[in-house]
Amino acid sequence: MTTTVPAIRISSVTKHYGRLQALGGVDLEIRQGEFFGLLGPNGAGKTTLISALAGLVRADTGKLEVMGHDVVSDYRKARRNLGVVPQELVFDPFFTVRELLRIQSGYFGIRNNDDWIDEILASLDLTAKAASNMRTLSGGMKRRVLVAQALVHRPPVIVLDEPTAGVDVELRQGLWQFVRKLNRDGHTIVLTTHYLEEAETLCGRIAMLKAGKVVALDTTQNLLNRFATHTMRVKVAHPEVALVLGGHAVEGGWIEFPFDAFADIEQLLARLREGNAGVTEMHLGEPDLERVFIEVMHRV
Ligand SMILES: Nc1ncnc2c1ncn2[C@@H]1O[C@H](COP(=O)(O)OP(=O)(O)OP(=O)(O)O)[C@@H](O)[C@H]1O
Repeated sequence: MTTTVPAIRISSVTKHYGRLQALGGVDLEIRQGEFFGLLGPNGAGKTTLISALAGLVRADTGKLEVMGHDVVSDYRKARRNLGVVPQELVFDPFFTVRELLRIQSGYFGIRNNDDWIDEILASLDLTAKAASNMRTLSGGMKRRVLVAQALVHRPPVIVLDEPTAGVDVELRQGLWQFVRKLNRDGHTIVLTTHYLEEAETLCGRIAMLKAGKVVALDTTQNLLNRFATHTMRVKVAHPEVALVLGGHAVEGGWIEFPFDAFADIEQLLARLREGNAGVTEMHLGEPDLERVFIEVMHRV
């Protein structure tokens, strides 16, 4: 059996800003080729963890590795293997898009990178803007340039910190198509986002952070199965009957019943019939990641 190094290995990482504990002992291993989601409420420590991986902040204790390279003692190789799309749009406004990408290539000692730069620009629908000054681009275009910048050195591991914040729907779809293709081509993708629907469709595995600690870590499917309950919603002629049976009123005149197993629905419907509730409409709801997230954050 061959063992491959994990794309990312994070062991017992802590980080304080003054007295504030931003990371409280994080352990995480992300395999090569994964599409991994790092979720958490504002201030949970996601950006701090990404910054530590990129060598932008130094962890107090613990160890971080990218493709087997320690981010402190083997910084150059670790950084070379990592492409980070940061959350904040910070650019030198005087450069054109192409100049910026050439300069970024230079940071990694790569010359004559224009073929690859052209390919990235085309994939991100930025070809027409190659000669435009950064300051003339819209917010969404700037965000695409950030993605391009993270890819100039062809890193096997790509971390995107809320890449779709402030991006319109069409562009978001385009961006995800591109990131999915990168993943299919073998790149490891780590994504933080507050759009849980996106995380649910894209990520195979998810870690949830709360106050600097990993509070849930599993495949997306297992999280959906384990934490979230299904729901049955009914509209009835006699709501009082449904309410007595444990339903609760939700928007639109629906009464909602949570249930764990589908066998429970039969019983529930039988009891509604016995009580002459008069069901006029019914709707079954699948568990979604937003419910899981809320449940996890409240439980721990
Ligand atoms: N440079 C800094 N100096 C002081 N405190 C900081 C600094 N950077 C982050 N923090 C604090 O560390 C904690 C974790 O912040 P971090 O930005 O990592 O969270 P996050 O999960 O990325 O949040 P968001 O979803 O809002 O981006 C927060 O309480 C934040 O205020």
